[in-house]
Amino acid sequence: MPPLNRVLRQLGRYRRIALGAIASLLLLTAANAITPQLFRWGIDQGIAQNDLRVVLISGAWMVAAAIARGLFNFGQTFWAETASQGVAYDLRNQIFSKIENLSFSYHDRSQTSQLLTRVTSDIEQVRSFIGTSLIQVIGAVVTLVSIAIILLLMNWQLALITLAIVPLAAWVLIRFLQRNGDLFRLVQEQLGDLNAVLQENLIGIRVVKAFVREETERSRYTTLNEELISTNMKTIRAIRGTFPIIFLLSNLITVVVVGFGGLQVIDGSFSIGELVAFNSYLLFILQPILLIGFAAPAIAQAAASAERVYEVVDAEVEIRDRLGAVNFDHCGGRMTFENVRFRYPGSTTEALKGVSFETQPKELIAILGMTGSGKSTIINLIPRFYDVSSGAVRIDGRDVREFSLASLRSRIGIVFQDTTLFSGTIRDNIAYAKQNAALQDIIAAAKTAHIHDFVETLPDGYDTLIGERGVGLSGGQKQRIAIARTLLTDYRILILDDSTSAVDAQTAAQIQASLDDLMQRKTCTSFVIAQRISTVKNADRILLMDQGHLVAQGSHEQLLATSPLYGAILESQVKQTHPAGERR
Ligand SMILES: Nc1ncnc2c1ncn2[C@@H]1O[C@H](COP(=O)(O)OP(=O)(O)OP(=O)(O)O)[C@@H](O)[C@H]1O
Repeated sequence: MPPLNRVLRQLGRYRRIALGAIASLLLLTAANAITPQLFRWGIDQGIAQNDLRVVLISGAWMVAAAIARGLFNFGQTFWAETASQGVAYDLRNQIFSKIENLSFSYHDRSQTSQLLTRVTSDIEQVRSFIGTSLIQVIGAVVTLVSIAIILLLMNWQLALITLAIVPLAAWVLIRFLQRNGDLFRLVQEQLGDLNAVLQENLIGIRVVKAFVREETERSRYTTLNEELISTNMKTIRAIRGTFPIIFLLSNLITVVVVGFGGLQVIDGSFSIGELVAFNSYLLFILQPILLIGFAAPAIAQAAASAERVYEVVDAEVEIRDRLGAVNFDHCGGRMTFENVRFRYPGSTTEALKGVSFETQPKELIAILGMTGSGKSTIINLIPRFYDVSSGAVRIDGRDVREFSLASLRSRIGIVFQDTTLFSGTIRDNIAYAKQNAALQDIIAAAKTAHIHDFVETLPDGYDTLIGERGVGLSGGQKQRIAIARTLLTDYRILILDDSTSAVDAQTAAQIQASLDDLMQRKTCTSFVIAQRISTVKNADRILLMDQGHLVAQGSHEQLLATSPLYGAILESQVKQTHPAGERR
């Protein structure tokens, strides 16, 4: 379905408001159409007949018509704007909830700034189409048709000459739209690219300054800005190049009406009042054509924008609940990877090349391997951030794809490599997944994550506000808040992806000790991407990854004895600290 038709269907929810706008519009058109007739009556029956009473009455009616026009104009624009706000509100919500549901693979492929532009600028284009252009065009068409009928009834010969302008102007406009549709789409895309640089710079301003790249970044932005302005200028040239043609046509028509109509008045077949009225109607023929002309580029722009908005709304959610998905409410702790192969969308090589292993209940599994060997990928497949390309991931014999996503993910506690905190208080952040958590539970989680003592030193304690990305906290403090946030959930499987990398060795060991205790009590299986020797030694089993293959598995001692690669990785990658808090 063409995107603008779809926008019109969405308008269906605001049917009554839209009908109010259309009713006002029809009344406005009637008030407009009646005014020249009042002129004609005032001139022919009043002025020409020296009848002051008719002049005064026609004058009074003209005032009434003017007031009515003001009122109906207000109703038309007010209701059209109200409906347009409603549609924009719905679209924003639709696109936002879609963005929340889209799989990781979609977000891997799409640029954040393009998504932002779609939610903001593109939706605004669609809104202004409904609020302004659409009602203008409907009004213009209704006016054109009704005035054309009146003109034909008044003087068909003169009317036919006048109306010849309509197909000519329509042809000019259609040609304009056909030529420039792509240009409007390009403007929105370039705006997205420009926003991408802005966004990267806002997020990475520290890196820019540290590497003294301000000048380079400025010129990168300026180049894109220049490209945008040059495309914008092309659209302006296209618009401005079209209107003079329509103006010229309209002026020629006025000359013809005055000339031909004047002759008929001299003949006596047309009265002066009728010529004045006819001439006044000309304005109502030319004005709609110009309005359609003005609205045409905005409509082309809105069509391009609506297409971009619906592209996101219609994007396929690759990872979703299967029909008859079951709840994941019990975990026995037997996690099986069955000849798992996985390739990231768009990537040419497999990140996992036939990985098979099975965990025992309550096992703590450490995953070790060189950078890029596939450690995080293994972990991504358990909560179904991605689905396997072939093979299967099973929990207690059941394929993870059979569980409902919400139940699966809410039973898996993950602490990610990169810490993202949200704006709000420390308490809000720890209770992110469990908003009604009691303060004592929040404090208990914070104590396990070894952040409680620090929070206590802050003047506002747990009510301390932190910036959108936790600015004001150190990397290690952020990481510990993220650990507390995960610990507060109802997880049964715990996954720690390099989660204490920014914490000093001693605190990391203390956190690890508390976590070990929790893992014993609360989880059925735990996975840790190993960065420290203490983690590796604590693990019940170590999975050794190399270039997407699981090359060895066993305990620290077993692997030391059998795998030269294991020794080499320990040597080169793992932090060889033995702090006091280490348990085993
Ligand atoms: N979103 C993605 N899209 C495409 N390829 C990816 C993506 N994420 C990872 N890869 C690729 O998959 C391979 C495995 O990556 P993975 O993140 O699992 O490695 P890792 O062992 O966790 O590395 P590190 O220790 O550096 O975190 C790498 O070659 C990487 O380039």
